[in-house]
Amino acid sequence: SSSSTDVANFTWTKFIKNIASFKGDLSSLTAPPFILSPVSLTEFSQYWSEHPDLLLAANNAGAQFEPKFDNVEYSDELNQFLFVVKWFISTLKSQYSSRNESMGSEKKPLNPFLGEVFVGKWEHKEPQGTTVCLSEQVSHHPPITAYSIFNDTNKISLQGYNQAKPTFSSAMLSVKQFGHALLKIGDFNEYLLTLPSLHIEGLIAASPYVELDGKSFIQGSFGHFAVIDFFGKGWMSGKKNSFKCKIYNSKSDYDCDEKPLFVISGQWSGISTIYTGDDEKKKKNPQEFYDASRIPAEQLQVKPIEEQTEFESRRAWKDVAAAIKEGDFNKIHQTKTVLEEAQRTLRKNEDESGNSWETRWFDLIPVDEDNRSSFMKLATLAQLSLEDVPSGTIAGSKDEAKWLKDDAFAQHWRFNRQKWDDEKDITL
Ligand SMILES: CCC(=O)OC[C@H](C)CC[C@H]1O[C@H]2C[C@H]3[C@@H]4CC=C5C[C@@H](O)CC[C@]5(C)[C@H]4CC[C@]3(C)[C@H]2[C@@H]1C
Repeated sequence: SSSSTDVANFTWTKFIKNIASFKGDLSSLTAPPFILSPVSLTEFSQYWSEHPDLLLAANNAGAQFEPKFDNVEYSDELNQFLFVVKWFISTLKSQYSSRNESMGSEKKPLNPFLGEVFVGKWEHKEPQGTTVCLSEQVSHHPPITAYSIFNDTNKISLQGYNQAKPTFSSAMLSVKQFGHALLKIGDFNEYLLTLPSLHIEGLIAASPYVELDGKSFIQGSFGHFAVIDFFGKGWMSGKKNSFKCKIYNSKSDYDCDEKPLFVISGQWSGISTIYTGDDEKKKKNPQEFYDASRIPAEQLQVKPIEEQTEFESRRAWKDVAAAIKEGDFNKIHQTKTVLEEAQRTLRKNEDESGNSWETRWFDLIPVDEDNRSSFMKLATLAQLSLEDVPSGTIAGSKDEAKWLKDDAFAQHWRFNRQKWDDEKDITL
């Protein structure tokens, strides 16, 4: 008699075969229950701040970044840039490996409905106040999640949006990310962070995990520029989740192949070391930069489901999540259908009454009217495309041309703080 693992393997192999040939929208594909996650993509915004202390550390003026190297001239801005790079590296394990830790493998997240929101907070010891996380599904076709994470006491705010575009070729699932993150520290300092591309390893073995590839850029408003190269097993270092980050005074120093101020390398899911550009060749005097497994991620606080509105993710998906946890295929299908039918009715009523869905806390703004952010200034400093192309695409490159549609004009999702301040229904 076939054991349950044989059945699972059979269904999995069949599933992999039909995603390999599947050309449509992956989220419409019914995957076997064991690969389904009970968590919706709107919850992924919290992964930007599961080490909130490192996010807040970027704004405690006067703190000297450790380790400190004698042969480096530290300006306050360079010092802050190092804190920002460390915070960014600390987000990656939560973003890209947390499901492997909590559920044994990467899973297929629930596909949020339009207007789905996820909110929570991290309470800190005095005087560091509270860090708020707001996440909203601002588009369903294509799926786009916008987020805002801010701490008014510490005067730090992160906003951004994400659209993941999976493509399948020769049994490899690769994902391009659209969107970017904008970090504002105090009243002046701003940073643009672009998103890496990724692919899914371990699909055939039915224990998938995310491996990052490509590059991420961090452009600071004082000019400092970081380029982070991601690579996995089988590449130079042979270890999975590897990266090399080079920090420069400016993008032009990077372009002219100047010596970097710092080189950071290792695993974003493990240990990384930092040394100065002078020591890069001899790898002399490496100091520990970050150890991703030393301090556990700090879960944000989410109010109980009974206090949530029907727009809030964990309440809206409660029955589907329970069916997924039971592994009950029919119940998953039936509870999902209830939610999808309700959404279809909403959309139909909107079409008939002629008023389309209003996003709650975010506005879609044409790039040339975007005076709420320094995106254009920072993207120009980093010579990155302003268009709606994969995150971090170089302006004017053939990659940009490949993704530009003729009628394209760049629009980006921006947080509207006034709309949150005026919010009546959703509470933290
Ligand atoms: C549809 C094919 C299928 O179900 O295969 C199941 C496998 C688990 C692989 C497909 C799914 O893998 C998931 C990984 C998800 C990304 C993980 C992290 C992030 C970072 C976050 O900041 C934004 C979202 C993003 C990019 C997730 C997007 C969706 C991904 C690729 C899921 C795949 C459907």
